Amino acid sequence: MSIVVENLTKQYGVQKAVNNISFEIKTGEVVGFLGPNGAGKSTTMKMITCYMSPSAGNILLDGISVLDQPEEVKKKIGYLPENNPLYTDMPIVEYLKFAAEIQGVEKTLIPSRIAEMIEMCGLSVEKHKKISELSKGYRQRVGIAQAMIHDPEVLILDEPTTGLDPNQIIEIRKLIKKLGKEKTVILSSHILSEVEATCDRILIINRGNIVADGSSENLRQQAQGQEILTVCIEGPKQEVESALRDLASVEKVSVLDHKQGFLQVQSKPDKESRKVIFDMCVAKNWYLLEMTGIETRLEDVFRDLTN
Ligand SMILES: Nc1ncnc2c1ncn2[C@@H]1O[C@H](COP(=O)(O)OP(=O)(O)OP(=O)(O)O)[C@@H](O)[C@H]1O
Repeated sequence: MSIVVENLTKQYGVQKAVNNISFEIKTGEVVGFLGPNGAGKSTTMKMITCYMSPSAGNILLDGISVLDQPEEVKKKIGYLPENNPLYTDMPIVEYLKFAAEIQGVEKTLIPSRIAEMIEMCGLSVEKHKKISELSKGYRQRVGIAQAMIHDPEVLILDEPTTGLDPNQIIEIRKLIKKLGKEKTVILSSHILSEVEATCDRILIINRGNIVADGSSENLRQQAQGQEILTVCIEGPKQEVESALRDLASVEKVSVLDHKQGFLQVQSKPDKESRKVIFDMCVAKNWYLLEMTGIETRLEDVFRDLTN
């Protein structure tokens, strides 16, 4: 199921929480909304799920508009809201039955849907318990199970791992990955490793605007601009340095560690130097002991874009 967001805006009083954003999500993509607190992630999700109406713009799910047919859209979406509101007095099975009825699941299918959700979300061991007796990680699983009970094509998860311990985070990530094989998934987080671990594509949102869109690899590359390499070549030091400087693709050579012979080589914009450095060493009969690229960290990209 594709999602098309067209010039979406949400205004709270004078504040534009979401500012004229447009993007498309294809069937089967797992997309992460990444942004600092207050960026507009939850507001965007609430508009996609028809929980809130846009001030301007439109959202289409396989061509169905949230403005014209919100009830149709809701049937196709499963939603885990930010604070995962659950009826804590209810036992898990009762709660899932209630969620299924609300979502209009056909009565005869409800028991089998509940059984499937309990199995899929790893709730079997705890299924006899009341929600109030569950750990936070298991409550989150119940939240995901209720979001999936009507077998929606799109799953929207607002900060699904917030407040969980590291083991629970890994479990929930595994579950999201599993669900992502069949569904279109959008999840939000302000934690970079979170979206990197689970999503094929990342939309970075800042102050209501989309400031970057791509895979983590793409975003790194876009930010990288110029290739920077660390090299260590066994050969006459001065000669090695000046030979590197003479390479057409090289902009700058600096000494990192004189004793060990580590140098930093910065290529000119859009140029690559790895192969020519290798060829140079072969031609000069020098040993290339090390050559590694300096990875732009996604944290740096995120900080640059949202600061
Ligand atoms: N109901 C509301 N009324 C007024 N302002 C609101 C309302 N909901 C959100 N906002 C404001 O809109 C902006 C975006 O909020 P939103 O909750 O969408 O951000 P977010 O990216 O989900 O943040 P967080 O990561 O902290 O959950 C914030 O400045 C917030 O204070």
